[in-house]
Amino acid sequence: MSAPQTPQDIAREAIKRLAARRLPPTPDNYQTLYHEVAGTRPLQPFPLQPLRQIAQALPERTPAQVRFKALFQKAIARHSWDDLEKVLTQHLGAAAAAATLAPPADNGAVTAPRTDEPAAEAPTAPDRPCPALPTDAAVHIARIVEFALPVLAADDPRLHEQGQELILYLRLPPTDWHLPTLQRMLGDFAYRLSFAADEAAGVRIELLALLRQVFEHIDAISPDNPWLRQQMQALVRAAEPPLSQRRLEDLKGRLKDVIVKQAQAREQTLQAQELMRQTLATFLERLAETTVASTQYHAKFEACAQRLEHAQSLADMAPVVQEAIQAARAFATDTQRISDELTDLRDRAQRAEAEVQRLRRELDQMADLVTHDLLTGVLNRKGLESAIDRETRRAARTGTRICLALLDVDDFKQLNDTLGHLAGDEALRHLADVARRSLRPQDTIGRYGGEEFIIVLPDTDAATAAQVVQRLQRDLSAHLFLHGEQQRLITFSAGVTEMRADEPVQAAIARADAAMYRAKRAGKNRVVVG
Ligand SMILES: Nc1nc2c(ncn2[C@@H]2O[C@H](COP(=O)(O)OP(=O)(O)OP(=O)(O)O)[C@@H](O)[C@H]2O)c(=O)[nH]1
Repeated sequence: MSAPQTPQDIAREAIKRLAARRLPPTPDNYQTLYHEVAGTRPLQPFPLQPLRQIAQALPERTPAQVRFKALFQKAIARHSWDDLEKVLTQHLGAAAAAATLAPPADNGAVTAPRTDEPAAEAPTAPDRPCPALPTDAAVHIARIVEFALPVLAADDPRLHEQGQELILYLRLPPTDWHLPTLQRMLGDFAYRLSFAADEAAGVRIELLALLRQVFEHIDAISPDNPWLRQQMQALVRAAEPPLSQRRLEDLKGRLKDVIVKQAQAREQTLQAQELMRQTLATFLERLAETTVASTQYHAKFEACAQRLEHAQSLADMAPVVQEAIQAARAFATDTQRISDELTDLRDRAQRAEAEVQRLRRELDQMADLVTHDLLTGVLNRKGLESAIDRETRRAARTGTRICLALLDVDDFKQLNDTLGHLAGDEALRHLADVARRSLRPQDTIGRYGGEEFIIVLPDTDAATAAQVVQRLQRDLSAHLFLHGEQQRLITFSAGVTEMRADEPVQAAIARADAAMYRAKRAGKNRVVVG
């Protein structure tokens, strides 16, 4: 028989041999026979159980030991010999380095590695000056620890305490330093700090995820409110990591918009509903009354007419006529009453309508609080004003430059005329979307009006600002605006200017505007620094 070639042949032959040798059909027996048939070497199974037992037995008395044990367990869980090798060599390397740094014991023998020992078991040899750490480095380390504490140790008193001790130690005169002690303190602090940093990063990610979930849910439950849906989708996008203070400020502004608009929509709906309910109810009531009354009077007049038909004399007719006149009077009075009530109802409806109008005007004023443009989702003029104000104050505080770029879409009128106003709106949205993706996280874009946008570029000189805007132009060329089947290149001309200290914002905008016009005159689709 020829040697089995395919994996199926090998498997079949392995099973035959299992049966022939009357071996129990366990995975191990099958695997051994498979390799025997194939002529391959059986892979050594990863000794999970014994390694887990070793991991269990590892000590956890010191932070370094805890960390080593965790990494060891992680490598086992991954079935990775490479990771195990790395963990062991790193750990043993660190221990050896600590052993060489540790001062000799009284009997002159080299002490055992100390990095794994708890603080209380630190070397007991007399302190000696620490020659290895330059004073400058110590100053910087102390400052780093000082900056890290409020951020990462706010919820961890032990970390805070360790940090303070470390700062105090680092600020001692260098002659008082003892390298192993300092190393131990730094190691302990770094170890605990790593947990605090992991925790803080985890909290941020979880919070953002939570926020996104809230936005997604609001989005899902407002299918009949396109504006709110649009805002919620923008919020979901804005809540994507990475998080920065600017992103949070943007989120806050957008949320405020949503809250204002929501209140607006709710109030107006409630008012309109109430008015409609009242009017409809009273109208139906009155309609029923008129119908009943006219039916009653109709029967009465019918009866009078019949009696008149059968009357033999004038004397017989007189009371019937009298009765008919009374009925007619009563009908007229009833009709008048109903008519008065309907007039009253109309007056009330007019008053309610006026109230709704007043409310709408009031809410329109409230809408001035809105900071984002409804069409494009970027900041509106008001939002831009506060963003520029915030960034100029930040620039003054940090002594950095700040640039403004004013963008005006080229030949927009022609685009509107050829594709229609709605397509023009879509084109503006497209530009805002591309800009959001193209700009740096610290840059802010807002719609200044019509087809004009302003970009605020903090901590940027004019040349760099021009490069940022030119990159946006390239990105727009790479992402053509799609209208149905048609692709259109949207271009803009831009003026860039650096804000001068203490100048009014309008002066900088006017300069950017003048530069933008120079760009238009020079042939459009270009950036001019002014
Ligand atoms: N679709 C749409 N059009 C707008 C909006 N705001 C302003 N426009 C139009 O934008 C056009 C701007 O036209 P112009 O100021 O003549 O400028 P242009 O055609 O872009 O020409 P250049 O600036 O010289 O390149 C006007 O027709 C406005 O009606 C908007 O929100 N949506």
